[in-house]
Amino acid sequence: MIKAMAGPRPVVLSGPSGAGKSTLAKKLLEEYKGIFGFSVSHTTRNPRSGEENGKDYHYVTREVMQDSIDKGEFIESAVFSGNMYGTSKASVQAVKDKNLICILDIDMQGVRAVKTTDLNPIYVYIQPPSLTILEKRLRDRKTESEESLQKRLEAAQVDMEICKEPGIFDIIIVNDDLDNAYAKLKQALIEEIEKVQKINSS
Ligand SMILES: Nc1nc2c(ncn2[C@@H]2O[C@H](COP(=O)(O)OP(=O)(O)O)[C@@H](O)[C@H]2O)c(=O)[nH]1
Ligand SMILES: Nc1ncnc2c1ncn2[C@@H]1O[C@H](COP(=O)(O)OP(=O)(O)O)[C@@H](O)[C@H]1O
Repeated sequence: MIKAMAGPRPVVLSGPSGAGKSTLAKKLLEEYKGIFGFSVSHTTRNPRSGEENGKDYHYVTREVMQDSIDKGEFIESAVFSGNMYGTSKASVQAVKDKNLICILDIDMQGVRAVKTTDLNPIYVYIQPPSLTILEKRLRDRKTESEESLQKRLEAAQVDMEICKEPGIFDIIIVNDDLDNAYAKLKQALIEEIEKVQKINSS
């Protein structure tokens, strides 16, 4: 019996808001064009300046999002800091169709939900050096209101405890120096990267 060839394993990036997940994901997508693809989530939060609909997120209303969830169009969805977020089946499929390594930037609820699926990703936790540094980075990013910032810091404290549970994450990367953290991330994904590079060159 001929088995369909399994595509590359996806990569889940999780960790507190402000830990550096999007920064690291962007570096991978930039350095490895044609190797990685981003799973564009849906969200009900407002776009930040510089964010693009369909690229960073699909920005939708609660009604539209709930309707899609009810129709079974999502792999997982969660409420984070008062907004809905979710990974649609179509978003992951679009990346898989191109034989790219799918990057999912999702919160801890998403991680738990993905664990019940057959996605079989590599689970990476991005850890800030400390809560104090996380707060500074979030403030310097200038994207959050004080209320939103406080909610994110509260969620961060919970996350940073949960991530210690054995078996949830394959690797925990402390994002102190960015270049260092990025090197560790690449190292963790090298097998999958080389798999795709081989397929592409054959
Ligand atoms: N479960 C789940 N979480 C998501 C999804 N998309 C984004 N998130 C998470 O939602 C949280 C907030 O994301 P965002 O509003 O972009 O803020 P940021 O992480 O501070 O840039 C982060 O922890 C993301 O990882 C998704 O599709 N599903
Ligand atoms: N290693 C680092 N050192 C200093 N600042 C960083 C580092 N990594 C990320 N940042 C900055 O911290 C902020 C949060 O990073 P971001 O990638 O938006 O986090 P996340 O996607 O996890 O919420 C951004 O302004 C980013 O430029």
